Amino acid sequence: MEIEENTYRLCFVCGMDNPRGLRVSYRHKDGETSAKVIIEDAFAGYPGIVHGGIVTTLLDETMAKTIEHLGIWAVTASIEVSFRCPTPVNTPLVLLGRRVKGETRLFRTEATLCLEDGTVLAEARAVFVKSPKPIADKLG
Ligand SMILES: CCCCCCCCCC(=O)SCCNC(=O)CCNC(=O)[C@H](O)C(C)(C)COP(=O)(O)OP(=O)(O)OC[C@H]1O[C@@H](n2cnc3c(N)ncnc32)[C@H](O)[C@@H]1OP(=O)(O)O
Repeated sequence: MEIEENTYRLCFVCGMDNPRGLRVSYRHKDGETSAKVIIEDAFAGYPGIVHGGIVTTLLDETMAKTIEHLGIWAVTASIEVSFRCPTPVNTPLVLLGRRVKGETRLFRTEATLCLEDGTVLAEARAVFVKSPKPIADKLG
């Protein structure tokens, strides 16, 4: 079954009301989180290549969404990113996230950014820590 996600409408990545944001729409299916995205050249670092900070942001968000979909509000405590290939601007990309391991407070996740043909552009691993305060209360 495919389920639509929760969102914070001003989130830089997923907020549909953020005029400066990336407006990524996520889906959750069979324990995985996914999204399709095209990053325009306003987010390049080197010519034609998406800035690594933006790639990291996309991977971070994808993992956060994976955790959030479980009803757990958590923040990124640590993140490690491997940039395998330059990420092209103005090109369809695929984000995939999954929870690797979760205990009561710490959650380990992984995410990948690929081309539509499956070529891996970047991979991330992160540790999320459950928020002591209910983040959801602050969402508009
Ligand atoms: C619907 C809308 C969805 C929108 C999604 C948006 C997603 C955005 C995702 C993000 O980018 S969140 C923003 C970036 N992250 C932060 O701002 C987090 C800032 N850091 C903190 O708030 C605190 O440092 C943190 C909550 C992560 C930990 O503070 P604590 O005071 O709870 O730490 P504590 O020392 O008690 O450690 C608790 C556990 O976490 C572990 N831990 C803490 N920092 C860690 C770290 N950096 N790496 C790995 N583990 C860590 C620590 O070892 C320990 O494990 P154990 O319980 O097993 O002992």
